[in-house]
Amino acid sequence: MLPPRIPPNNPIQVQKNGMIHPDDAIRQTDDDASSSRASAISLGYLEDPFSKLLYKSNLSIPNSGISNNRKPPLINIGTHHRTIGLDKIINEFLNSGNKNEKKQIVSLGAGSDTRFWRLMSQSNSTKISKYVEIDFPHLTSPKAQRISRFKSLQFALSSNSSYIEYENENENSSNSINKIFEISKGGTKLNSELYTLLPIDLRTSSSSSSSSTSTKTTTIKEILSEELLPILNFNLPTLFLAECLFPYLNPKESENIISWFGENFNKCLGLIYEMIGINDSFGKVMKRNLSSRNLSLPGSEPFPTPKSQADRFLNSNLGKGVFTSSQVKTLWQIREEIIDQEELQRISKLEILDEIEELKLVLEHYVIAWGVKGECLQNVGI
Ligand SMILES: C[S@@+](CC[C@H](N)C(=O)[O-])C[C@H]1O[C@@H](n2cnc3c(N)ncnc32)[C@H](O)[C@@H]1O
Repeated sequence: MLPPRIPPNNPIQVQKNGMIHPDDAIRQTDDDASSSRASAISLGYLEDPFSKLLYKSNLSIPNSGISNNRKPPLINIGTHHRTIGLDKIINEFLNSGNKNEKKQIVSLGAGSDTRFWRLMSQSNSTKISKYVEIDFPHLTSPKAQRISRFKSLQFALSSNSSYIEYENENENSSNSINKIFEISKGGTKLNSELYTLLPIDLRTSSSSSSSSTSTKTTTIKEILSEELLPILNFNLPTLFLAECLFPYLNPKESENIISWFGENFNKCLGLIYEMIGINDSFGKVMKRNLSSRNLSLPGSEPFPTPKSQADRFLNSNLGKGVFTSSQVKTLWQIREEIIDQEELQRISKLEILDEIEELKLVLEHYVIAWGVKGECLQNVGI
């Protein structure tokens, strides 16, 4: 029997009237992130056995062995530095505090990200009591299908399983493994002991009340409380990751999300990765390229500098003491201060890079910013 067909990631939704959905351009950004990761992996910058299971490029030509995934060196190096920088902070979070203390992670706008599976194949995986991923249902649906199809992804869902790479991934999952997770909401939600995949639009949304024709506005804080509080423990250190998400939300929406996490968890680490400098000459080119794809970045305008990104955790609108300290590093600083010389030497041999000045310019336009509440991060090695 043929395995169930898995649609390409993030298929374009053509509506009944023939129009393309206005959110499609945003949803397609997952393809940018995942194809960059696939390129960096295929060239040896990163190791990640899970990427090929969770991401199937729309650009590959089926059965031809041809993949259009190779990105320019600047993008591959940026993807490497961003991954190493975020991994470093996330591992410090997992290793901080009491040895036996469990930790929770919520990845917002996770798309086809593989980080959960990479973390669960490492030694500190036992520290994770829950990992939640959130995205539009159009993205969670193919991800849930892939998880239910590939046994090499299911090891991470339960504390009783461990990682085995299966040779024949095309076989349907065995019944015994299937019992460790359940799929609901028309195939868009997946729930298991250690991992939950949730279909949520992270913007403020409205819904019609059942009793009348009036429309009730549901705030993003209400949605997060309803969906996350039943599955998370507010006493456990909790990290939220917004990797290339907030630029697509309006600033008030991202502020509400940051404040919700700070208000609800006693120990919280907020971690943001995104572009800065949207109005300088580099940023303007980027903005023009994106607008030709119908994409705008309403959430980037108010945060054009590294400091403005760090300060969003200390913004007085969040309320007093929601986050107590914050830091930020550009990807150039991550390269200079955090990544081992040996590793830089290794990747320098993978491709020829013409211009270090150009690399510096690009890397200075991306930052990792983090805000801390309570004791949940000891030392980022900086
Ligand atoms: C550039 S991708 C990044 C994916 C992933 N974080 C990574 O770095 O590999 C942005 C992701 O945010 C998601 N996203 C954007 N706006 C969203 C919203 N309002 N609600 C939920 N997800 C959203 C997109 O669907 C997409 O998967």
